[in-house]
Amino acid sequence: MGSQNNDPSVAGSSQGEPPLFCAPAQYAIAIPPSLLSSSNPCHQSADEGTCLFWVAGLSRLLRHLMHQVPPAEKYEYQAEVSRLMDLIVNSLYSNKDVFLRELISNASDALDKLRFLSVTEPDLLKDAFDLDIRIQTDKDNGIITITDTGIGMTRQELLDCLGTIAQSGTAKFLKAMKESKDAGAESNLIGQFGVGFYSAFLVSERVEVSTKSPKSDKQYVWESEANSSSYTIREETDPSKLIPRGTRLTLYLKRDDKGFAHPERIQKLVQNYSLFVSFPIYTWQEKGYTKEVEVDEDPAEAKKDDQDEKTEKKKKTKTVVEKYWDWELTNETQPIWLRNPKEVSTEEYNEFYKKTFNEYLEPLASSHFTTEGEVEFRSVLYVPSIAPTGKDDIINPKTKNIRLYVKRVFISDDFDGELFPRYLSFIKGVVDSNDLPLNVSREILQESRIVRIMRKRLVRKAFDMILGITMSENRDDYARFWENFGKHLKLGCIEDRENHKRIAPLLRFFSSQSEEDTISLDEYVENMKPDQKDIYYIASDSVTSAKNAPFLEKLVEKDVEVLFLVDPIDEVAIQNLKSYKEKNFVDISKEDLDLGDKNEEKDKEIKQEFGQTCEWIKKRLG
Ligand SMILES: Nc1ncnc2c1ncn2[C@@H]1O[C@H](COP(=O)(O)OP(=O)(O)OP(=O)(O)O)[C@@H](O)[C@H]1O
Repeated sequence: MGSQNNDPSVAGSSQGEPPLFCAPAQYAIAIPPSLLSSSNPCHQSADEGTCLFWVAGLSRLLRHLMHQVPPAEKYEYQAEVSRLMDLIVNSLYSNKDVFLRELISNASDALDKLRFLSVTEPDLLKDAFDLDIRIQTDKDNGIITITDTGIGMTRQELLDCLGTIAQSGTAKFLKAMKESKDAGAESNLIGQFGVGFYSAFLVSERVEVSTKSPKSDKQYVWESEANSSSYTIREETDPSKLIPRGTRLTLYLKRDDKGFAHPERIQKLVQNYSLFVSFPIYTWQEKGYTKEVEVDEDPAEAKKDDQDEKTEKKKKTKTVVEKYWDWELTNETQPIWLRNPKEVSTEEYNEFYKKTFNEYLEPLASSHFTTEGEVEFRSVLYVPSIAPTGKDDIINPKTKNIRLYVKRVFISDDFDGELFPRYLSFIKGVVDSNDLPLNVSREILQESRIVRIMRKRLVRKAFDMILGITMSENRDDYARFWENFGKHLKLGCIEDRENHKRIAPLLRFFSSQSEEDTISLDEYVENMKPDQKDIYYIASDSVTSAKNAPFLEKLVEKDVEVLFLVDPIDEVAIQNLKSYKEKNFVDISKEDLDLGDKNEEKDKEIKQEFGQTCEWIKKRLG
């Protein structure tokens, strides 16, 4: 920042005092040296405060006169941004609350980015050590300010981020809105994508973003109005508004939305939508404490008291409440995975899931565990209740479903491929390790023995969690799981030989004796005939065509159950499993199928031969 003083405590104007060095250094020369010299009469005689106020005012005037305040530059929004803003404002008006969640989430991302970069560049923290989010409200004027000490934005980043739509959640939202024909789908879409920064215009007529990146010497202000096709960017030159690092958003609320600027309302919204944000969120709240004050007594009353009691006179007091304003911590700063599982309710796990992964449906199951010993880590895993839409998801391991933390520092959500096999990529969760280095990279993860152990344990826990769903009181839960993620498990049969024993009991198939509901392999084995050695199956493209397969008749006659493999991946999966509980899988369409009939015929032949031999002996013996 050169010689410019950025410390707001020095600027001091928030208390209504004129700042001591209110002009940035480049303007200081505009003040005649005589005014600042010790011979200046102000310094010698006048009250110092008045003098400084005068100097500050003069410097501002001079700046103005000399046209040194950098002008605001005007830019047009990219066409998609204007469209998106229209869409947001017009379709989400009944769900305006989300604006705060979105802006807090951006602030939290900015803090995450800074914390991550500071691992290798600790100097980034030097301007402000506290990583937090502060929300202040001015209910009389309908203004909300949200300040974070995150990574901030340079001038170029302001242009790139708040005027164009990059490949962000916002872009995905726009696409989904376009595709959505369902009139009520918008509120669900918000849950899925988040609508980001532009949701500020749901409640604001004007938005100001003042931001300072550690990469830049200067602080910049982005400003725009609702329904405008343009925005401006200028340099922040008001010393009272300088921040050491990060971003301050000022929302000038629309007339009908000024109610959002009530401190209690903001507090409720934070607790409702952003309780589990991993940085402290402070809100500016009115507080009170009680104190005893002396009261002036009524003289008549005092005289009476004097007569009644000859004892020593005590002064009367009353209790009053003294009001003051202060920051109040409003969210839960202890990450859920560090808490004792016995003390976390299912509702809290579900809330954490919805907030962290932008989901609107509750998960089907969750698992919270800590592993100790050789490798230490904590994790909360979830099975979502629906599969992501999109055809490629089954083969796409890059789902950003696993958030990796090292010693509570968020590292990345890009490493799910390293922590889970791709067929389990639908599992969501957080993993926090104490044993990995903070600057962990993909290469380190791929070669790390610790990660290999973590991966094994995570997979095991994921299977335990899925097994838990099969035991759920609600039978529909597993049916729902199977419908959404059955394919993934079948892929596991092909790709993960080591876990066949865990996958196989979770598989489900239709059969010749269960055409409506799927059965498990355990149910099949229980239903096997006493002399049946193998598990029979037939592959077909539907239950109907499997039922009519020519080979089936013989087995149906004998009341032997046959699995119907009706999904193209089924047969390959079964062939990879080879057997279940020491019973081989046998395809009934194969020519050499031995149903045990061959033995029966042989038995008959032997009996016949034996009978004939007996006859012959009888005859010979007479
Ligand atoms: N408080 C902030 N500090 C630093 N950068 C920010 C802040 N708020 C927004 N940004 C920048 O502006 C970009 C656009 O924000 P926006 O909320 O529209 O999309 P997003 O955060 O990328 O996606 P989404 O909010 O849907 O996850 C962000 O990616 C980020 O680079």
